[in-house]
Amino acid sequence: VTIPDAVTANATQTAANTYDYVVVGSGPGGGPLAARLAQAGYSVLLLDAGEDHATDNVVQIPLLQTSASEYTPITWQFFVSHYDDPTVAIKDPKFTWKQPDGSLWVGPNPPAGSTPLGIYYPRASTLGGCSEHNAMVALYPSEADWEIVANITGDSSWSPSNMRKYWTALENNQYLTPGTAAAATHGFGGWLDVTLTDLRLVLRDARWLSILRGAATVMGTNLATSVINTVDLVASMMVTDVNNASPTRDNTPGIYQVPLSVTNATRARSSQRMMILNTAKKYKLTVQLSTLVTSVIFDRTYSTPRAIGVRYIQGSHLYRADPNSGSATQTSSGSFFARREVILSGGVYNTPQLLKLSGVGPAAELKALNIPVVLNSPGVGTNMQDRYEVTVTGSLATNFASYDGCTFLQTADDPCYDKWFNNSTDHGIYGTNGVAFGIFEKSSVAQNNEVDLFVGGLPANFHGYFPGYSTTADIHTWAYLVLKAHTRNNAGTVTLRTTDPRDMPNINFRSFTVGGDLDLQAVYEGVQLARTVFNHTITPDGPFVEQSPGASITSENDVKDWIKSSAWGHHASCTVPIGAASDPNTPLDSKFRVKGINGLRVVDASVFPKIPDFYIVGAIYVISEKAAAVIIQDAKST
Ligand SMILES: Cc1cc2nc3c(=O)[nH]c(=O)nc-3n(C[C@H](O)[C@H](O)[C@H](O)COP(=O)(O)OP(=O)(O)OC[C@H]3O[C@@H](n4cnc5c(N)ncnc54)[C@H](O)[C@@H]3O)c2cc1C
Repeated sequence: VTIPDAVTANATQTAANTYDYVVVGSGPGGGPLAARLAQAGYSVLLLDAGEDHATDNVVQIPLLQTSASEYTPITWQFFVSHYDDPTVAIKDPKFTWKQPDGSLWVGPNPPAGSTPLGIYYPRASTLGGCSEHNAMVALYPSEADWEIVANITGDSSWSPSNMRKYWTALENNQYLTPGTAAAATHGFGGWLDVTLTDLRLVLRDARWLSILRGAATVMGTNLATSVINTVDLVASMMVTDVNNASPTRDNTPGIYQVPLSVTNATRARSSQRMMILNTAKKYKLTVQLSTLVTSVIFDRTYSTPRAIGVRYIQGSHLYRADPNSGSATQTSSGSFFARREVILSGGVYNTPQLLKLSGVGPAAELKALNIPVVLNSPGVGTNMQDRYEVTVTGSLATNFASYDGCTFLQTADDPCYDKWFNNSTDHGIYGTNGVAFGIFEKSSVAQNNEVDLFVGGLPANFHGYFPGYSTTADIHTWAYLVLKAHTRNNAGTVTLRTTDPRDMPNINFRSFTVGGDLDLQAVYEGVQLARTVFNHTITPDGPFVEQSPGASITSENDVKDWIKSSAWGHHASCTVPIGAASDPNTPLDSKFRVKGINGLRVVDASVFPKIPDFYIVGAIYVISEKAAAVIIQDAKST
């Protein structure tokens, strides 16, 4: 058929380019969903702009997670704004400029002729999406996160008691014993391996152990004995399972071990990727990579437009956030069609961009760029949210023993790599992301009596994201990451810069615009907590010397100014939110359907009305499973 649509004229449908479902994006939102639809017997085409690099060492080795996020075969480099006012924005030491010769400059006083880019925000474009470069922290969201959606939409299938089953289905827990009470709501047969940091690493490193003891002292954790010489005693300072289903879990401060999406047997990164590949071997799942979807095709002969396919261009690294895009070549272009539905899972920036390029978004913005309006949906690209994060760092005179001998793959004979790869009972430091424990705490401005601060420690010199940040790691510095969860700001937007689908959109968080003073207060309290913990840490080398914020930043005002100018986030979300059926400002209904369009859903970090939990990917995995269940149920009833 020829599609009567001005936007997408001349698209021709054939049996060969038609599937039951077309899913755009193989990240945590789209990947599990595509596999589940295929497992249910439908033919599914899963498209992703990236290539597959998951077997590359830098992607597989958990400790190299920061390098993974700057690994050019898979990275998309976005530059975002935190503030509208450029004089405020450039106070951030991470603010990045493009120099006249094309190279990047990070920080103040750029050379004359430099143009401002903004704050670096890495994404992964690859089979698996950001699952393949993220820090692998795998948390189950708080109950209130689901209640919010249930209350807004009136859809009780979002109730916490119903949502947990999706986690049980996807999890392959590797730190609890099946059949025990503690394991009751966990899954042991799912596709996501979830384990903990090997506590032998903490036990063997006097500095790391002293840090945990400092945290335990401040948090009042029971210290069984003054001599900690077994893994069990190390474990006794922490709650083992932060993903437990206790009704008081979301209100209970403490020190918790941090679950990681890592496979215990190999201590390698785990994600939905293996399920996608295994499903493609057995079911009607076609995975096509290096394919950038440029618009959705609509059949507008119905009174309600119907999404029936997508247009694409093919070639590696075509999107201009890709550092290799300058030499990228488009090899072909075309269209794919969906008998049933098109599902967009391109992530928080790309899904609203794709909707707008397809004519679904705020009418005024589309008209200004001469994009024919298929549906005026003013909420597309609004409501963007993120965390606020800063680190309090301190250095010692000597290195953490955990890193002894490690060359971080910079030499052919890296002993830490050798141990990770060859030692099946003790994979060493490369088998963790470095985050063995985290403090969960309630700030004075926490809502609903829920914990809202995470103060997680790792042996690294980490100050947030800027080009080259992953190469600045040193091995005698400890970073306490202070992360504010349940943030209030929803003033962020994703707007089109051009109509070229290869271009990045404008991304502006407008940090601290809504509820800013309250969130700032919470982050301030997190910084003070991290400092208190450092002050109670007695290492073999004496006290840590604070590097950041630094000895000169002490008054509440100064600390708050420092937070405002340097805080970052890495869980951007909520740009195509779910809302009540009657709410014109929320593009999606509770079944992930684009309101006002048939055959089109969104399933990724964009869909949340409010940013969930402390770390977001667990929530995205859960909604991917939920969406699959909802779509299969709908398909069976039609
Ligand atoms: C450095 C970093 C570390 C992180 N660490 C953690 C962590 O430890 N724990 C946690 O919970 N969260 C973490 N996150 C966040 C988390 O990984 C992401 O929020 C999550 O992966 C988002 O999932 P998604 O499905 O929405 O999109 P993505 O993971 O971004 O996947 C989208 C996919 O869609 C593809 N795509 C986009 N547009 C198109 C198009 N037009 N055509 C074809 N394909 C397209 C992309 O190539 C990509 O593969 C981290 C994020 C970053 C940046």
